[in-house]
Amino acid sequence: MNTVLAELHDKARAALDPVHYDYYAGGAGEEVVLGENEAAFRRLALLPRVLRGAATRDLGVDLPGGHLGMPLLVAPTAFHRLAHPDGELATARAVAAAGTVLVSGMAATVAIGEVVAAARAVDPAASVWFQLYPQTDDDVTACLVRRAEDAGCAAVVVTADSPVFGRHRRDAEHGFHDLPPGLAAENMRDLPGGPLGGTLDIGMSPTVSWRHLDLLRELTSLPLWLKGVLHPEDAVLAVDHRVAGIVVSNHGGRQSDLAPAAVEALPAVVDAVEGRVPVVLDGGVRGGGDVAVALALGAAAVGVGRPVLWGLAADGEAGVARVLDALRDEFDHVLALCGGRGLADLTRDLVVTRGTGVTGRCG
Ligand SMILES: Cc1cc2nc3c(=O)[nH]c(=O)nc-3n(C[C@H](O)[C@H](O)[C@H](O)COP(=O)(O)O)c2cc1C
Ligand SMILES: CC(C)CC(=O)C(=O)O
Repeated sequence: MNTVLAELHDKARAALDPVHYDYYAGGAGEEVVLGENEAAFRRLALLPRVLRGAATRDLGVDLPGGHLGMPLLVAPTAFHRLAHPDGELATARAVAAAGTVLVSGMAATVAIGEVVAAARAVDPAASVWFQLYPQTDDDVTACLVRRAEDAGCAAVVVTADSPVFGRHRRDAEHGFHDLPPGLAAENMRDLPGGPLGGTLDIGMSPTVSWRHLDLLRELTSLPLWLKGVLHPEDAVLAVDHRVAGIVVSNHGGRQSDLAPAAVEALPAVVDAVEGRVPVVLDGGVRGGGDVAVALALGAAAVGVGRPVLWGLAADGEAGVARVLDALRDEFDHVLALCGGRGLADLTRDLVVTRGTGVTGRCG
């Protein structure tokens, strides 16, 4: 792990209520996938190219929904006010200052309108995306989409990997089911039909299907990203259903504990979509080298979840800023060491599976 991220993780662990630390850190089942997301990156290496110097490297990438100053965005994570009193406001400010995108969760502890306003106060051109769990009741889905649009979000990220909530042993052992008094999922207030389900499995629907994606396509003209895709055939279906982008993700190991590591699922999805839409990877990214490997395997960018929570818990807005700065700096350094003059120089032939010498594959 990047040393700044490791320092902030330790600081966050010391600062957080252990119950909330375990909610953030934990995974589903025996936490096999949680460990594999990071371990799979350690099994991959990058062959450097030589004598391809460049004084500086352009790290920017354009995606449907915004320009990223580096190929890294902040993945949606719930309940930032468990980490810091400023919650998503602090995250939004740091992410906007870093020139990248925050995907703000439906289960945020600050309403989406305030999150977007906080980002725009730092940078009027800042893009914030809204993450959505499609709902059983279409009126509720429509209401949430309208809230995202009214707030000024630039894209909607539809999470598809959570028909039911993963079983988290750490939360069960602590008896953690609800937010502490004074905190709430602010986007979920006053929805048609009244409050939805429990706090931790907020509004997940076991009936979600491709129909819901078609409905979303009709409800909004914002770019739609589909998050939680691992099977290449689902990636093709997603393109057929007119998504603007795909997020290869196993939800940070919090849903099926039988899923492969996210980076191991990435190449087949990239191949299946054949460049028709961009593919973002999240899960286990803990350093600039991981960003480089994911891009070499065909990701347009990566998403980062827990490290941002550690930065927030350790030091609020400044902590999130340090996480993003450290990842950008390390990624740029790795790119230079690999002979990369820009993102396009990260190609699949550079990727080697450690111990095999086989290039262009992973896993
Ligand atoms: C505490 C926590 C809460 C999360 N909440 C959400 C959520 O509300 N919606 C969602 O789509 N993904 C959620 N995720 C998954 C992240 O978007 C992302 O897929 C994952 O954190 C990436 O893995 P990483 O933490 O190893 O970077 C959550 C992850 C964590 C750790
Ligand atoms: C509120 C939860 C549904 C957030 C989530 O997706 C998670 O904790 O993994």
